[in-house]
Amino acid sequence: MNLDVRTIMLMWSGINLLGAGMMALISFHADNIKGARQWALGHCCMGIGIFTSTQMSPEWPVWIIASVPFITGCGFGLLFNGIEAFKGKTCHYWITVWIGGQMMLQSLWLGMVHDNIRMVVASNSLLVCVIFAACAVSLRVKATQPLKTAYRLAAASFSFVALMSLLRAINILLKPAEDITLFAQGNVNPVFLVLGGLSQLCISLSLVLLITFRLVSDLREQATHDSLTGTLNRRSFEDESRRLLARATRTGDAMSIIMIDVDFFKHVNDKHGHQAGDEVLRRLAALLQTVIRSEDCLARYGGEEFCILLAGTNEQGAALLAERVRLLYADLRVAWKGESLQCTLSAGVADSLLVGTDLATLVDAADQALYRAKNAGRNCIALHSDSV
Ligand SMILES: Nc1nc2c(ncn2[C@@H]2O[C@H](COP(=O)(O)OP(=O)(O)OP(=O)(O)O)[C@@H](O)[C@H]2O)c(=O)[nH]1
Repeated sequence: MNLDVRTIMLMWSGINLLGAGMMALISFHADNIKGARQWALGHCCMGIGIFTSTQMSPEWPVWIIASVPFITGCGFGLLFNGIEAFKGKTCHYWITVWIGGQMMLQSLWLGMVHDNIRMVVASNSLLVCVIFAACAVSLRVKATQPLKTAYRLAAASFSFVALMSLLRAINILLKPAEDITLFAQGNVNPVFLVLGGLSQLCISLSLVLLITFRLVSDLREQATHDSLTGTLNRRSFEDESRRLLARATRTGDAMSIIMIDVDFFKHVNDKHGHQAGDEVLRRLAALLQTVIRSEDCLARYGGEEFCILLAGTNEQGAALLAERVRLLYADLRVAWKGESLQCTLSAGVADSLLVGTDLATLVDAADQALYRAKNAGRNCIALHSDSV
């Protein structure tokens, strides 16, 4: 390929600096997304390092010559740290310093002490191969769409750069030593560098995609879920329930609703504080999550009121589940600032085969049953059919 290696590396440096600018802008505005800052700094270090290496001359002071591979290596390490941070893990910054230090030492030792450029280029290429392969492995994350696509794309781009670096190292090791200089043209060297540079562009874009899709899924989560308990909020519960009830109307399956309300909850807030009340609600939501099936629908319906839509379950089945939840909750102790809080709940149950599949009517019927459970002294359940 008739392309100058130094020019390709300048392009590679430009791609990194543009990526750094993009990531810095994102991390400035979306500071809730972890990892963007490390990626911005990593791109910046790589951009500066690669640019400086194309301009380097043997007359430069040793400390500058040594700092170029160090900065470039730190840039690679920061990409890895960014992935760790993005996944919510602790960043191990010693990895970054180690990679920078390793790259600097092998460049100085092999280049300046032994004057062996072939080994400098080959060992640095192998190091890049290992780091980018580690990034690709770290990006093998189980995620839902569209994040899954972005993870795959980023992992594929990192893998491709790793492969190009490996092939470059092998190619250099197979060549006669006298043919190798830092910017040796060779037959295939520019090919590896062009493909590697394009993959670098893919890496930058897929990291931006990862951030964008994370923002989208966070927003979706916030719009559909209750922030305190993590259950569905009332609006998405109604959307999901209408869909399930429409299907039940066609199939003739039973659908039941349980309305659950914590007894004397105001008393918990008044005596122990609002945060204690929040913890009581979180623990109830966690308990409810463990007893329902994946096809059921659980939501925080209002303040201390939860609602469960049970698919393919009639009133008797729902009553059994409600009673189980009541007993479990009565036994639950919530540890709070050295005290042990204990609450009870009341529940009302209604069945679509008896009430109909209109959501508002079904919720209203379960609410009336709940009201009767409260009037019956609380810590009990009531069935809508008992009042008919
Ligand atoms: N801690 C906390 N309290 C809440 C939240 N939402 C609503 N509440 C409180 O829940 C309490 C509900 O009180 P009430 O409607 O009188 O019900 P209760 O005290 O449970 O009495 P019964 O339902 O009749 O047994 C009120 O004090 C609300 O301020 C919340 O997110 N966190």
